[in-house]
Amino acid sequence: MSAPLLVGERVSRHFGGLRAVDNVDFTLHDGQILGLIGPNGAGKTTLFSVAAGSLRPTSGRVLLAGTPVSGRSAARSVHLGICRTHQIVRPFARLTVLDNVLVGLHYGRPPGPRSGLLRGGLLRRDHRRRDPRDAAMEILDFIGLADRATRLPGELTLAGRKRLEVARALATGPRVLLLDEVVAGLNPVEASRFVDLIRQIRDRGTAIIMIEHVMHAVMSLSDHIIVLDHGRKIAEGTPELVAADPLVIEAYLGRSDA
Ligand SMILES: Nc1ncnc2c1ncn2[C@@H]1O[C@H](COP(=O)(O)OP(=O)(O)OP(=O)(O)O)[C@@H](O)[C@H]1O
Repeated sequence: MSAPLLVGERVSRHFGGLRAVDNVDFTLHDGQILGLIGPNGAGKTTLFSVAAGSLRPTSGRVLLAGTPVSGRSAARSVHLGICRTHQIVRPFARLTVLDNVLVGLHYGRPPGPRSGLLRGGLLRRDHRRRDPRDAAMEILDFIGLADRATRLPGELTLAGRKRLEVARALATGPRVLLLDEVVAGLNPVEASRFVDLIRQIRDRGTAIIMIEHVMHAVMSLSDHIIVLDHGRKIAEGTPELVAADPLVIEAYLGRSDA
């Protein structure tokens, strides 16, 4: 297998006495989807924030293609090629859908041959030499929002706002996309379309880590799953292996003798 793309080495993040993330290792390879699951309060979002550069680890580090990325800033991580979405979507409410994507293009990773979008063929030409609006429209077309380009985010459905959140992140040209509960809250038809979309993003060259409470989505998409509970990694492996692990079942359902 190729050299790992993103590696977490003994990552811990404490809040006072609370070990929100406790000594967690993880590895993401190019072309992979890594699922991050666990009960409420397990530490998933905290680990995401450390990986995205917005939260400094108490100890340990995160490396992107061998370069340490943790503990600096989210803006630096975006420039290096890690971008996250948020569980509560955060578009610029007064900008159109198109302008929201343009912001991502403007502040994102400088385009180059290793950019996920470029490698995957979504932005076929170097968008520095193109009208950025064409590049933004190409992303909106891919994400399924081209016909909403001139609308405001508030006019979109929840599924539309979640697509916009992903479009904004994709516009930054990430090598690693961190998806925080993008399927949760969608109806079954929308959820199944979103699963297809996530698979297409991966197939076009962007590796993904996803936090997801919708089990069928994370189980069908992930190549590898990590399970957190009380900040610690309690299991990892293929979806089948993890789903059958007694520790995982206990973490979700409580002890059978309780
Ligand atoms: N900024 C903070 N200050 C203090 N405690 C925090 C902070 N952020 C998270 N925590 C605590 O850290 C623990 C892990 O929280 P985190 O949000 O990472 O869990 P999670 O697995 O993402 O949960 P959920 O599935 O409910 O979103 C929780 O006990 C939470 O209350």
